[in-house]
Amino acid sequence: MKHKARLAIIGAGTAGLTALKEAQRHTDDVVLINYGPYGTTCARVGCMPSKALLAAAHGYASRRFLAEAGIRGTEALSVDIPTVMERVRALRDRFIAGPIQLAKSLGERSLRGRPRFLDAHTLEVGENRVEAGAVIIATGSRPVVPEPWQALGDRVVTTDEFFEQRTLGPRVAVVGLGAIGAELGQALGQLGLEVHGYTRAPFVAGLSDPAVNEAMLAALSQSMEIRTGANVELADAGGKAVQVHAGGESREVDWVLASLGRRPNLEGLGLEALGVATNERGIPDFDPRTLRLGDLPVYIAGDVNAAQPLMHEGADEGRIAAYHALHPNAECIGRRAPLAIVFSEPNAARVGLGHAQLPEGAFVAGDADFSRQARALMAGRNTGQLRVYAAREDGRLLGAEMAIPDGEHIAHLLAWVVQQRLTVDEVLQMPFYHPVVEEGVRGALQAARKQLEASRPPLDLPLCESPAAWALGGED
Ligand SMILES: Cc1cc2nc3c(=O)[nH]c(=O)nc-3n(C[C@H](O)[C@H](O)[C@H](O)COP(=O)(O)OP(=O)(O)OC[C@H]3O[C@@H](n4cnc5c(N)ncnc54)[C@H](O)[C@@H]3O)c2cc1C
Ligand SMILES: NC(=O)c1ccc[n+]([C@@H]2O[C@H](COP(=O)([O-])OP(=O)(O)OC[C@H]3O[C@@H](n4cnc5c(N)ncnc54)[C@H](O)[C@@H]3O)[C@@H](O)[C@H]2O)c1
Repeated sequence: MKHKARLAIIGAGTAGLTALKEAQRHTDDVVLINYGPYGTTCARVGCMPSKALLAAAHGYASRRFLAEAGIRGTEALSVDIPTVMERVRALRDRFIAGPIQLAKSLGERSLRGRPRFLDAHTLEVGENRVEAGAVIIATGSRPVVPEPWQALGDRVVTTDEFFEQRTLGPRVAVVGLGAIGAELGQALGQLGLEVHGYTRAPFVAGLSDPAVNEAMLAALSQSMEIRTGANVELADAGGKAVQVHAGGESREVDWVLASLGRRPNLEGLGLEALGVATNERGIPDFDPRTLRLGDLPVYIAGDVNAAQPLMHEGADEGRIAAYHALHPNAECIGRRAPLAIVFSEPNAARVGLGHAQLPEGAFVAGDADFSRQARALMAGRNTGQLRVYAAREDGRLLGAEMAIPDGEHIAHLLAWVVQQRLTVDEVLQMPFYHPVVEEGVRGALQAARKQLEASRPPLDLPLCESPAAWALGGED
C-alpha cells in the first residue's frame, strides 16, 4: 500500500509522540511508523517503573529512621518481592495506556513495521511505501550488553527484562553505576538483596564533581558494595550462577543487571541511502539547534541522537523536529537549562554546567555539607553535599552538582535560576523559610559569594527599587 504524508515519524516513543502532537497543531497529514513494543521506553521500562520500585525501596529503608525516632514494631516489616514487582507492573500498565492510545488514534496512518529509507522522501515499511515531505527519526536506544555476556542467557538482565521478573535471586552484580545502576542498585539493596556494584569510571550517578561524587559513593555504599575502576568480565559458574571477575577478585552471584549505557537504534534504517556523514557511534551529523541532517528534509530527535538522553529533552526535541520539519525556514528555537536528576536517596543531580564542563579558572564553587543541615537532621536524612558554581566575573550562577535529600526539588529551583541568568546576590535576595533544606542552598551560595570579587549590596535583601518593593508596602 502507498501512503503519502506531509510528515512521517519513525518511532512511537516520547520524542516521536511529542513530534506527533506538535505536528497535529499544524496538520493531520502525518504517518507514524513503529517497530517494537508501544508505550514508550520511559513509561514501559524506564522512568516510571524504576521510580515505582524506588518508592517501595525507600519506604522500606525508612524503617531505620522510624526505629531511631521511637516508632516501635518496624522489625516486623518484611519484603514480598513478587508483590513489589506486581505493583510496579500494575502502575507501568497505567502509565503506558495513554501513549499506546495516542499511537492507535491515527488508525491506518499508524504503521507497525521496520522502515528503511529508499531516499530522503521515501520509506519502505514491509509491503508499504511511504512518501513524505519530511521524516523524523525518533527510534530511541537500547541497552548495551557485551557480546560474550549474551551466552549467559537470562542470568544477565537489562532494564528491558528487569520489570518482568517475578522473583529476584538474592545475590546480584550491578555492572555500570550511571543513572540506572545507581537507582536500581540502591533499590535492590534497600529491598534486602546482596548487591555488588561495579563501574569502570570513578564517577557514579552522572556526577562529575569529585566532592559530590564522594558523598554519593558513601550514600550508595549503605546498600551495596561498590568497586569503581572495575573492568568486569563474566563467566558461567555452572548451574544458575555467574562468576564476576574484576580487579583480580572474583565473586559468584545469581544474576547480573547490565547497566552499561545505551546504544542508538539506527540499524536497518538504510541511512546509507541518505548519503550523510556519521560519527564514530554511527549517528548521522545533525544541526544541534534544528536537529536537521544537513539540508535534507530529515530530522533526528530523542535518545537516538544521544545528545541529551532524558525524557523531557526527548519531548522537547520531538517538538523542535516537528516544528522545523513543517516550517523549514523558521527561526531557531531555544533550549531549556540542562537538568538531570537521579532518584536515589539522596537524589543526585546536575544543573546547568556540571563540574566537568566549567570554564577553567573562570568560576568559583560554594559548598554545603548536608550532614549538618538542620531540616535534613530532623528527618534522619542528613547526608550529602551540594556545590554551586558561579562565574567569577559577574557572579552569575553557572550550574550545580548535588547529592542531597530533596535534590530533585533543589535542582529544579537552581535550573530555573540558571536559565534566568541570575547572580548569586540576586538569588540570596529571594525568600528562604526556616527550617527548610533550601537553607542549605543559601549556605552554598554564601560560600560562593565569599570568593567573588564584585561589589555587593550590604544586606541579603532586595533594594527598594527592585520588583519586590511591593512586599514592603511600596507603590507597585
Ligand atoms: C531504566 C530507565 C530509567 C529512566 N529514567 C528516566 C528518568 O527518571 N527521567 C528521565 O528524564 N529519563 C529517564 N530515562 C530516559 C528516558 O526513558 C528516555 O530518554 C526517553 O524514553 C527517550 O525517548 P525516545 O522517544 O527517544 O525513545 P523511546 O521512548 O525508546 O522510543 C523509541 C521508539 O522507536 C521504536 N523503534 C526502535 N527502532 C525502530 C525502527 N527501526 N523503526 C521504527 N521504530 C523503531 C521503539 O520501539 C520505540 O517505540 C530512563 C531510561 C531508562 C532505560
Ligand atoms: N533518573 C534519570 O533521569 C535516569 C534514570 C535512569 C536512566 N536514565 C537515562 O538512561 C540512560 C542509560 O543509563 P545507564 O545508567 O545505563 O547509562 P550511563 O551512561 O548513565 O552509565 C553507564 C555506566 O556504566 C559504566 N560502564 C560502561 N561500560 C562498563 C563496563 N564494561 N564495566 C563497568 N562499567 C561500565 C560507565 O562508566 C557508566 O558509569 C542514561 O542516558 C540516562 O540519562 C536516566
